[in-house]
Amino acid sequence: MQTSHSGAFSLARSQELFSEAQQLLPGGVNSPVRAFRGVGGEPVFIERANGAYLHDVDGHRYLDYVQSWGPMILGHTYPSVVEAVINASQRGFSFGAPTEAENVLARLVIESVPSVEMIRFVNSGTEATMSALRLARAYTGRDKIIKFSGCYHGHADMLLVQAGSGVATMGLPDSPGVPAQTTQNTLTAEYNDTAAVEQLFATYPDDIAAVIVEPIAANMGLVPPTPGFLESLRELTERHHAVLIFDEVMTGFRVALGGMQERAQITPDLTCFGKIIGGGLPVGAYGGRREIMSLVAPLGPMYQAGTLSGNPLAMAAGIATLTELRKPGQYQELERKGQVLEEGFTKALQDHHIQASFVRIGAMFCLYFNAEPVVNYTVAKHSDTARFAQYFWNMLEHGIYLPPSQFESCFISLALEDAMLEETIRAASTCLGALIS
Ligand SMILES: N[C@H](C=O)CCC(=O)O
Repeated sequence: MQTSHSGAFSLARSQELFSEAQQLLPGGVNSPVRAFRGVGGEPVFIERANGAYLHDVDGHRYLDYVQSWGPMILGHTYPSVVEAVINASQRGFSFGAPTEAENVLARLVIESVPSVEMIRFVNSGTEATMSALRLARAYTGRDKIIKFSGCYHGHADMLLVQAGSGVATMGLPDSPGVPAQTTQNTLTAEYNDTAAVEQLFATYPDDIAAVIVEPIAANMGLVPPTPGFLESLRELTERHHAVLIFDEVMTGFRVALGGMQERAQITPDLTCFGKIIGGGLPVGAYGGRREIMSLVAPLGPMYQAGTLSGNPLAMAAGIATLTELRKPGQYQELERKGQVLEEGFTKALQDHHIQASFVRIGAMFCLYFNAEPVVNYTVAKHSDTARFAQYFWNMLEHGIYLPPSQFESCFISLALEDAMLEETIRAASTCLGALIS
């Protein structure tokens, strides 16, 4: 239990609810990162949210930089999204049959992300990556895959190998319960290490079905690809007839309308989506080249299904969200907000002589308490998580809600007004200045 709360800042009701939750839910939560283990404390229970703010059950209001781990790019309860979901819910929650809304959302994604010629909606990012890998294996007739240490692609067995996010936060090597046979075809390389990937292809020239990568690694903090890294993955996969999968569950519609592939000008074969395309409702998707997607059942033999896939409420929220994001100037505005925060945090770090680095790409950022530039998981793991925890709790008391782990990314929403950004920078300066070394 963390101890840095001042007397005035009480989380008594959250603590009460967490005690009860621990009797009912493993660890008191339905996803490990919510338990605040990464900052040595107990979670804040949320009552409601609107715009840039979260409101907890003890009456505190926070500027939200978690945004439900990414989806809420417009801010919470955005009017056109709420209206779309209400309207859809009045027509029925789920039919297990096709709807026009699936065509509309599919078209919005396909028009925004040129590498996607066909798409299949599922219910989560985990389902998206799992299915994309099955498809890549079906397409190539090969079994092995390459993933990168510290990247997290959901919790499917074969991908819980040197995974980031909650696995990194809890310091787990991997997960018990995953049979060794399930991961024997999962090869790993260090992020940003082209030579390691070349070596794997040299060792298994005809066996690698796919390389799956977060084009910006956002589950070990925030690690941008070094220049040439993504290009080398494209070149190597092409040369070895393997499938290149971009996991854009976080970066899709976040760092540009066309995701990181638009920024990097790289065309993957398959892309995984989630988060923003569901506007805060459970959704995922995988899509890509028509030739590969044509293998998906019932068009082809690669089986993948889902009772709630393409759920009408999720489709409605996604359509309303993407419609807003496609309006001119939205990504420029996110970039401007990001720049304001970057300048403010950088100055605060300099003013207080703190050894930390502020990393940002578009509307994603991370403050690493690390003396070295973080380029991969090995370096990320050297970050000072105790300092991060102090900073986290101080920021919380100052009304700023950050991801409760050094190994997660912060998200900027369009709902953050200039005065709120200034408030965040003031809080950061105070909290960084108060850090005890
Ligand atoms: N980094 C994870 C997904 O994006 C955090 C969310 C979770 O695991 O619940």
